[in-house]
Amino acid sequence: METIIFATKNKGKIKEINAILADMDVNVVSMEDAGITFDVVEDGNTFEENAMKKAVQIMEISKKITLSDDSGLEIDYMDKAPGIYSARFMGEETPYGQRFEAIFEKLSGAAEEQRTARFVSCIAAAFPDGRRLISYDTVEGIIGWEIKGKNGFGYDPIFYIPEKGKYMAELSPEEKNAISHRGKALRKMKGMLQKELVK
Ligand SMILES: O=P(O)(O)OP(=O)(O)OP(=O)(O)OC[C@H]1O[C@@H](n2cnc3c(O)ncnc32)[C@H](O)[C@@H]1O
Ligand SMILES: [Mg+2]
Repeated sequence: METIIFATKNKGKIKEINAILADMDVNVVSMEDAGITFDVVEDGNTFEENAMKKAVQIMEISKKITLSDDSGLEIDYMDKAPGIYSARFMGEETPYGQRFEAIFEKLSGAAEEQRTARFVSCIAAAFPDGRRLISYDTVEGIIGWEIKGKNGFGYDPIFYIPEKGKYMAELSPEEKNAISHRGKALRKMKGMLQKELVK
């Protein structure tokens, strides 16, 4: 069975990715489990550039097909910040609670229709033989007015999804994967990968 490395150090992503790829006929291994600790410098200007850089650099170390995810939260009222800088917004070590308060403060004058936001996920695949794949998807929502829910990770507790009447962090893992940026982008990638793996 083909081993595929997933180039991420984010435990929240790993859980979601394992669930989404569980039905694939491949052995998905995290970077940590593959013994790779290399830090990819995320200096691209887009989610696509950063995702491809992570996949290619870890593929070069592992010599195996490598997948990666570069993702983030775009808040329209903040000119799409934090965007590609979501992990580092206000500093990588800054607790999310502090980041939420700062975002609420920045949006304090924003009415509901001005609070639109989206999570973005870009999934890249790099094969040792040079093949490259990329997929991108989003989930739309609004920045809420309170911190709600215990599930998920990152900015999930302030991301309200009107269609669900819930914050992202209130969704079960299955519900989140069904609608999320990462769920959608990764299912597209799964389809593309399955075609490549039989070549
Ligand atoms: O680079 P890797 O090792 O994969 O892990 P990371 O956490 O640094 O990942 P990114 O560079 O892609 O930054 C994505 C950030 O965007 C946020 N984010 C992405 N997906 C999210 C989700 O599903 N729910 C909440 N926040 C999310 C969260 O702050 C992440 O740390
Ligand atoms: Mg990162």
